[in-house]
Amino acid sequence: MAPANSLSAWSDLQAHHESVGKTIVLKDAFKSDPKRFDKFTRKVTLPADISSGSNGTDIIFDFSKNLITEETLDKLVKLAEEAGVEKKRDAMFAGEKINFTEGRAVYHPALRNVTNQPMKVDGVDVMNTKGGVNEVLEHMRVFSEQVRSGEWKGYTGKKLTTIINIGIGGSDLGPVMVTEALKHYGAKDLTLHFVSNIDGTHIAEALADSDPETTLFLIASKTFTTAETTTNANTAKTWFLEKTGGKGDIAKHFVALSTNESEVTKFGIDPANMFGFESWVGGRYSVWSAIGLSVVLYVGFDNFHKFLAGAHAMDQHFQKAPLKENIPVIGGLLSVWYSNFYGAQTHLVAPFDQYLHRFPAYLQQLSMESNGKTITSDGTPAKYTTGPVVFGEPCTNAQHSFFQLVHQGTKLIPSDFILAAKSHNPVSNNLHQKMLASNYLAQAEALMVGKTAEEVRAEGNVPEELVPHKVFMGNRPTTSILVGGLIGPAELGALIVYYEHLTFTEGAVWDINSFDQWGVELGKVLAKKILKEIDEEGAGSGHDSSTGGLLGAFKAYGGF
Ligand SMILES: O=P(O)(O)OC[C@H]1O[C@H](O)[C@H](O)[C@@H](O)[C@@H]1O
Repeated sequence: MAPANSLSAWSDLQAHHESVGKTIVLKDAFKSDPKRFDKFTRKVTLPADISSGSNGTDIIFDFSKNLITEETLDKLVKLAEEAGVEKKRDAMFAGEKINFTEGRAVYHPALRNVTNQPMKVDGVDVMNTKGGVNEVLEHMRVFSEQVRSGEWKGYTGKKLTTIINIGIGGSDLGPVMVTEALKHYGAKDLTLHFVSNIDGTHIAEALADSDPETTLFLIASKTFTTAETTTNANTAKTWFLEKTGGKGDIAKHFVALSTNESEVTKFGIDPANMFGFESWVGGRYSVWSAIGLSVVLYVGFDNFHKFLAGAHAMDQHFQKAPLKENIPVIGGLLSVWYSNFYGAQTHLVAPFDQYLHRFPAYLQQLSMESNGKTITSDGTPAKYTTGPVVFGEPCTNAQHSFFQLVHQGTKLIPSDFILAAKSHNPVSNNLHQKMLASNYLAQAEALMVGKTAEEVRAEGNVPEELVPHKVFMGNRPTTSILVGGLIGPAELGALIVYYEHLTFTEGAVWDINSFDQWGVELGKVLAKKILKEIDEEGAGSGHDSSTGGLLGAFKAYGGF
């Protein structure tokens, strides 16, 4: 594919940005077009049998508070066409090796293919082959039901009531985020810990809270070679064997979620207690795979299945909807519009939902590990900016911390606000929910309409020298996502997949490989070398004076 800036739609958008984009005033656009909301709002509906609402759940994506006209959207769609977004999407769903730097298919949609469409990689039916998607799912169902019912017992015959998932990156962020998001559905008699950091505090605190007789360890690692995970897993194993005086049965207390059977076996886990998946599942897309076992244990298999089904519904929308109606495509194109034509460097995602408090952290890996790339498909550097810095926190908290900059700072920060119409906790007769919703609506409105100097003065009693400080420029774009009911497993699945395919669309336009992550390697290699040097005499070799100086100081102060 060609670099994005060589496409004719790109130059067309540049001209369009000069003539229209730069001058669009959103509040005026709403005044002059009463149908603007309808024109730029898109909806998916999750069917009743999977959704949390008895009549199905609508999820509304209101793109109308973005700096676009109908012409802009047409031109962005043209860009997607010229960049081959549909072709690339179809290649992904056909199991082609679109992860071209690793020679792999990108096939995580198969993991949530609950309608059993034929899906093949290298001619192999990945759904029904031995060890394939359906077989692993069935293993997850049986195992989770045994653990949840107490039929699966620890080495002294007790029910397992503590689950410690040891994993990092995609083997941690998805399970953490989803179990938090679906806490309402979680088994109340289960305690979950997620240990990811190599900082010994993380595993030590989890173990301090746990009883070896009732603890189940899930060692979650696609490669089973990640230093943090293998080190934490070994520490857990040593703790378990010490605490049980060597009587503890690893087979009853340790399972592996991985693609690497030989490393799993070397660690001492019986392959019968391994839940596998394939190399075509990228780490950041793996919560749908065996890596999601902690989710299944916590919320139960039926809920996990709904989670997959909600994701599948969004996959189908992405596959079938024409580009102009295609919700993740529009989201991705807007990101391109702001990044490449307005110079925006960031993207804020603020869920107005406490259960979604880890959603922005999850999206950081999804987006930034996928599209934090410079090199395009022909091996040359992109001459345009690529993946934005994604950040966020739940609201209303974020409003009381960094929203100052979003409202009055010098940077353009395209923002997504997410709200569910219904709360799982309608306490105080829904007072909290109404206040939450009023903030969700008010923030997007305030960012758009702003406040002029005249309006500040009209409030009265404002000293003239304070007027400029109280002005809000407004015209700051937001996308409002409204879940027309509760956020249950299916709704959550659909929301995640919206962002997955938004990220896909961005990468497809930018002509980069969204599916490798070479950028995490260099630091890993250097850390290995330095780890050795900590145990050797001196302050290492071949380092710059800063690294060498700090290494020496660390050894001296730390007594190493
Ligand atoms: O699941 P693992 O093989 O242990 O990998 C865990 C994580 O570490 C790596 O460094 C990658 O950057 C991530 O994409 C991956 O999710």
